[in-house]
Amino acid sequence: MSWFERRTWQNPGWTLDDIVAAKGDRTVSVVLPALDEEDTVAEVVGTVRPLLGTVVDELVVMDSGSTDATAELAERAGARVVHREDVLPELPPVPGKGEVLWRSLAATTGDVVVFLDSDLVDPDPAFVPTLLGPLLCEEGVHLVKGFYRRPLRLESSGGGRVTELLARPVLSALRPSLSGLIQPLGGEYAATRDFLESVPFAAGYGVEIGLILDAEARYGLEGLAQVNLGVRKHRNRSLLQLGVMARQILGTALARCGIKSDDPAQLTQFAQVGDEWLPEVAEVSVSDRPPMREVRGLTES
Ligand SMILES: O=c1ccn([C@@H]2O[C@H](COP(=O)(O)OP(=O)(O)O)[C@@H](O)[C@H]2O)c(=O)[nH]1
Ligand SMILES: O=C(O)[C@@H](COP(=O)(O)O)O[C@H]1O[C@H](CO)[C@@H](O)[C@H](O)[C@H]1O
Repeated sequence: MSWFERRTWQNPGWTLDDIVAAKGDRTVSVVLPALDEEDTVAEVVGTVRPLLGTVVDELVVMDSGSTDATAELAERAGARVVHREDVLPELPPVPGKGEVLWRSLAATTGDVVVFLDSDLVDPDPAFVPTLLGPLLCEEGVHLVKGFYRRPLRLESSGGGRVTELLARPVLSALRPSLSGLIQPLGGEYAATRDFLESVPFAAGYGVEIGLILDAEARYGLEGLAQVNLGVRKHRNRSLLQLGVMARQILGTALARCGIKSDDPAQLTQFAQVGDEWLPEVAEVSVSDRPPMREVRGLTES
């Protein structure tokens, strides 16, 4: 039987009672990274809040420098809001999704951590218990990725553009053993704290590909699992924004595979101004934050 057959749940059936029973005395933190997500964060929080006290022990929205009403709406919906500058204050924050996921490790205590994006549209309350299933009910699992149909704007599929155009080809070239992951970049995943605190976090959008590469390097493929979450709709960014994201993902993938590349990277994109096409050069950081275990050791000494 292949890894795909052993570690893929196409029709997960864990009930909340199953999860609570399997959880035992282990604790679960749910973390939502949020940058200017006032339109959607409250609904995502609302799908997790009913699980507090049973499946979930803490629900945190990590504010990533929002300038809108994200923090206020998240708190009103029932989450504890942590501003990135308020955790590890001795380390000035850098921009990026991975930065706040990394800092969340210092702001939470759960033995298991579940990450959900805050820009989800119509999120399913089953996301969290389903992601926890393999971690709590199976042996040797340290990272569980969600997979789903991914609508793109008004189309019923077509989402996951960086996944299909960059992540899958890069994994095929550099780490084909991970080719069985259906959504390697998905923002809905769960992992053990032991794993998360032992590896670096790419501070930008490379965080997801960095974590799957590090999980396989540390535990082998058996340490990873994936669960069907049905459908995942979210705010879809522009192609140019995804170009910058893709460059961060590529930089992290190359680094984890021992291939050096510029940091920061220079990415030239083009915009039409009148009848001309002019270059716009962006400086793209591909840096990592060190394993939290090392940082804790430093800050607590
Ligand atoms: O600097 C950042 C960039 C993104 N995010 C959050 O990370 C999640 C995924 O980001 P985004 O939606 O930009 O990525 P996409 O899903 O479009 O690939 C969302 O909850 C964002 O609010 C964040 O907290 N800080
Ligand atoms: O999967 C993808 O290709 C990108 C873009 O998705 P869409 O084309 O906007 O549906 O979205 C993911 O990538 C990011 C980088 O890993 C993650 O941080 C996001 O959570 C995830 O949505």
